[in-house]
Amino acid sequence: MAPDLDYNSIEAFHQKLANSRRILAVCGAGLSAASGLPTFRGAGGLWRNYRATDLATPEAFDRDPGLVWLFYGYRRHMALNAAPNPGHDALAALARTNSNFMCLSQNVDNLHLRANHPRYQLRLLHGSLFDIKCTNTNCTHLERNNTADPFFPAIAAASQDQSPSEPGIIPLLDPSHPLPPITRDDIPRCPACREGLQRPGVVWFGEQLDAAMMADVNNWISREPVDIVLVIGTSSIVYPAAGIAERARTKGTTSVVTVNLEAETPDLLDEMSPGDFYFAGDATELLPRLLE
Ligand SMILES: CC(C)NC(=O)[C@H](Cc1c[nH]c2ccccc12)NC(=O)[C@H](CCCC/N=C(/NCCC(=O)O)S[C@H]1O[C@H](COP(=O)(O)OP(=O)(O)OC[C@H]2O[C@@H](n3cnc4c(N)ncnc43)[C@H](O)[C@@H]2O)[C@@H](O)[C@H]1O)NC(=O)OCc1ccccc1
Ligand SMILES: [Zn+2]
Repeated sequence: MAPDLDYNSIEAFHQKLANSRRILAVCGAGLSAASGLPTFRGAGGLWRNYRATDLATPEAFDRDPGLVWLFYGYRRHMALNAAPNPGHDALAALARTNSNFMCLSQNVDNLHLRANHPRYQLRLLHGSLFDIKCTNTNCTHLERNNTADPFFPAIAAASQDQSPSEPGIIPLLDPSHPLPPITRDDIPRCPACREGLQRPGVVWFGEQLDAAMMADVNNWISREPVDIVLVIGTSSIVYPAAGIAERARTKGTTSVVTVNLEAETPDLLDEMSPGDFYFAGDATELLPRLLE
């Protein structure tokens, strides 16, 4: 199928927006790119010489919890030193003016909440770097820690700005430099069960998303047709998040609106339907204009 001729017209989109009530957004790493946070597929998706997706697994944590904590300690440090951008602000403003707007995010960087996005109109599908949970699957202990950087002393190297000029800095991202040795005993035990190790409160590959949250999302999509689904700064490769827009379409959505830095290709246009939009560019610039 093919989209309408005005598939990239902001005026046409504003007309659609004016006649729409229920709006859903699905956000990815591209939304936080302008805040200085690397995307998963940007820069080859590598952290040091590891694929980020290889470190974001329970198996990797079992194998080397110190390495995985250095990876998450680094991302906590980066996120703590980043700030929400006008893209986050535009989504938060839409939520404050439209109670029928639900924002789903794959991002674990806490920038939506720091943009004062109303909590009840936000679902963090993959958890947060600032939630801490326990490796003991029978233990439900969950704590919020928005501040500690480093989260524990042994990963202090992850909390140093990686400017090579600084004396004594361990260039964490440079694989030619050995990492500081971190043993299991260096990692905090869970204060509740005293058995498990504390781990980042994110959803790793191979782990289920929160069932209650997904039921809530599916109910929100199914109970009444969603007029517009915004797909923002995501490569739509990771499931179940990547399947949400099409699921909404089967439930009556008439307009899927993609905002992505990558220009639309003929294949992409082929996959679009009449009523869909595609806006190629930086989400930070486009979202304030689209949602004004
Ligand atoms: C790789 C993929 C094929 N694998 C999966 O999807 C797997 C397995 C799977 C399940 N169902 C399937 C069906 C088919 C195939 C595979 C599966 N899914 C799971 O394991 C999920 C759990 C998935 C969650 C994993 N955790 C993350 N994050 C948290 C941790 C952490 O962050 O460390 S995923 C993580 O990667 C994803 C990265 O994607 P994006 O955010 O889109 O980022 P990316 O870099 O890829 O793209 C950025 C985009 O932005 C654009 N862009 C860049 N700059 C800008 C800019 N400035 N403006 C606008 N756009 C911009 C770029 O052009 C680009 O398009 C995000 O979801 C992010 O949260 N669990 C699960 O399904 O449990 C049950 C189960 C288990 C096993 C088997 C069956 C069922
Ligand atoms: Zn525990």
